[in-house]
Amino acid sequence: MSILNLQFKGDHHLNLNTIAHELLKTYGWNDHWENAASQLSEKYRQLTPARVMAQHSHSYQIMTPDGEQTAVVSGKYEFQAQLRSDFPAVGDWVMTEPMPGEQRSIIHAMVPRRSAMIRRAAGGVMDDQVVGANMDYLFITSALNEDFNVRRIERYMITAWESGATPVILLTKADLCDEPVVYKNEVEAVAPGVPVHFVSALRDQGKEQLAPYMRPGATIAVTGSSGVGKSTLLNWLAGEEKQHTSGIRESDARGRHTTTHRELFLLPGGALVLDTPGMRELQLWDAQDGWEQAFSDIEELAAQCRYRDCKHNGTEPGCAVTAAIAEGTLDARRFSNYKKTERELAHLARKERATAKKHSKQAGGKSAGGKPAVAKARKSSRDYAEELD
Ligand SMILES: Nc1nc2c(ncn2[C@@H]2O[C@H](COP(=O)(O)OP(=O)(O)OP(=O)(O)O)[C@@H](O)[C@H]2O)c(=O)[nH]1
Ligand SMILES: [Zn+2]
Repeated sequence: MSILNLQFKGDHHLNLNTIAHELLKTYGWNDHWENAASQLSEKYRQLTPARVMAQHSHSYQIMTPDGEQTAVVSGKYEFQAQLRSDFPAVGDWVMTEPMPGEQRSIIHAMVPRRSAMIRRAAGGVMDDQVVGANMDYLFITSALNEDFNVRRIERYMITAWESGATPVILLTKADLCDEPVVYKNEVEAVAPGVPVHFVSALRDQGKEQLAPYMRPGATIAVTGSSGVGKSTLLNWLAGEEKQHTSGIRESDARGRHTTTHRELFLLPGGALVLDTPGMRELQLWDAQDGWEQAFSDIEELAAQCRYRDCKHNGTEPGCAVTAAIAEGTLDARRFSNYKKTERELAHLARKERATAKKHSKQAGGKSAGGKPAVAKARKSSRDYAEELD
């Protein structure tokens, strides 16, 4: 074990102003995480915090106060994990124990996530996969060319709201478009309150608008369809050719150069980019996936509530949803995401009805069509809109 290790093991959680913590801070450690870690049970909060940099099939790459290490979860962790999503994912903060004399650590606990991008598995909640955790911002990219599709942006929005990360819409390849403002208006209509920015990596335009999100220690993820320019955008933001497929050269705590596979990158300006394959190919709200499908577990529970118009707010008698949360079979956070999505959809539905009304006045009552999944989700959200009106 190194001197550094001895020195920091045990007291780092008491003293934030150590060199060790500077390294963790670089990777996003802050008061929130300090506080969250301090609320873990006694045996876990004593341990060394670290951030998951990459996930392999049987191990993790983590950033510890002492530099980068390989890690595995403890036998107890593995035994207690019930869902695939209970295991650490890229971006997670974990509490670890260094193995004496080795560049390896054991992960004993996970600090509760602030946000998580989840890929719903066909097999149900057991197999749901976390493709990225603890992102502060999700950049939703769409190119300003013939691929532009506002419905797709809308589906990404639902995904973003569900994740807990703050969505930011980037309209890429702005150089290919003569009238970007038209598109911006269209996007703003389906994403109320969400910032929309034009960027052109090719012309080096729009970078300054992204500065507020790219602050040191902030974690961003980029999603969007294939070919919208995500890699180009990341290289542009990094200001250099980022070799993220082959790993990057970076000094570890001992000044050595290491080349490792990374899925969480530090940009020269201090922001972190979370770039995993799952994040890139996020297509949760395409065709066959609908809102009810994503939350089918909750829909099924709701169908068992005593009252058909049950709001599941914890006070109604015979509420199956409240009971499931109390029993622990339904995650309270998942339910709150459901409510959030429901509100967002209700908002979209109200907007759509207002637009439809306007259109029907103009064009004699023909409503605009949508892809099946969106139409389906809308149908249920319309009911909620009715309730809320
Ligand atoms: N005109 C124009 N073309 C761009 C711009 N940014 C990227 N492109 C081009 O768009 C194509 C796709 O860019 P990528 O960065 O590979 O797209 P991607 O989203 O990473 O694609 P995947 O790797 O499939 O997810 C390339 O030919 C880029 O040169 C831009 O700002 N303007
Ligand atoms: Zn209920």
